[in-house]
Amino acid sequence: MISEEDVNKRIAEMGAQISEDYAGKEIHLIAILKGSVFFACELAKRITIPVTIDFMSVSSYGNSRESSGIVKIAKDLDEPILDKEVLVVEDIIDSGKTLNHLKPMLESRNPASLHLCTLLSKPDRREVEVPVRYIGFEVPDEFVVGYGLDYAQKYRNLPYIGVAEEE
Ligand SMILES: O=P(O)(O)OC[C@H]1O[C@H](OP(=O)(O)OP(=O)(O)O)[C@H](O)[C@@H]1O
Ligand code: HPA
Repeated sequence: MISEEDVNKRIAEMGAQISEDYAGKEIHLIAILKGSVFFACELAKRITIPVTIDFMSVSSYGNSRESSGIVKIAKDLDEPILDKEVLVVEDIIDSGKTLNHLKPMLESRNPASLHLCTLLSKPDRREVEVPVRYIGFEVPDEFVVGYGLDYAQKYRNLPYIGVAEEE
């Protein structure tokens, strides 16, 4: 669906935009495991202001194609986010349930600011609205894999975004 070249080009643009928007500040990336790790690493390399990074593991999909709606926190952050400029990094926003749950929880820890950044957004699937500051690509309602996105844990390593065919 999206070539390796196009994904990398867009991530470079997002990194430049973020560096400009946060000029003179430090940014603290929170990557949501596991999917967003590939995107977060590439994005961090394209940001020219000081960057720190932490990880959190939240799962709602298990091994299926549908969100269970139950967001489970399997691993919390290592560091406090008090007074930090936080950017939560996701690989995809689908129903919006994961970030809808996560955002207020992180905001209650009083960061200086908290915004959301996602490589992909599937607007047709949205069930709850979440304000997203940076979106790489809007994609149609198909189950996508690659660049960190999995189907039953596979295909995360593809360097492009593809569509998982029905079995
Ligand atoms: O907007 P939503 O419908 O909530 O979907 C988005 C969430 O689903 C995926 O995570 P998943 O639970 O598949 O975990 P993974 O990143 O480990 O694959 C993705 O990384 C987001 O966290
Ligand atoms: O389209 C998708 N692909 C992989 N993981 C996902 N999690 C939500 N939507 C998707």
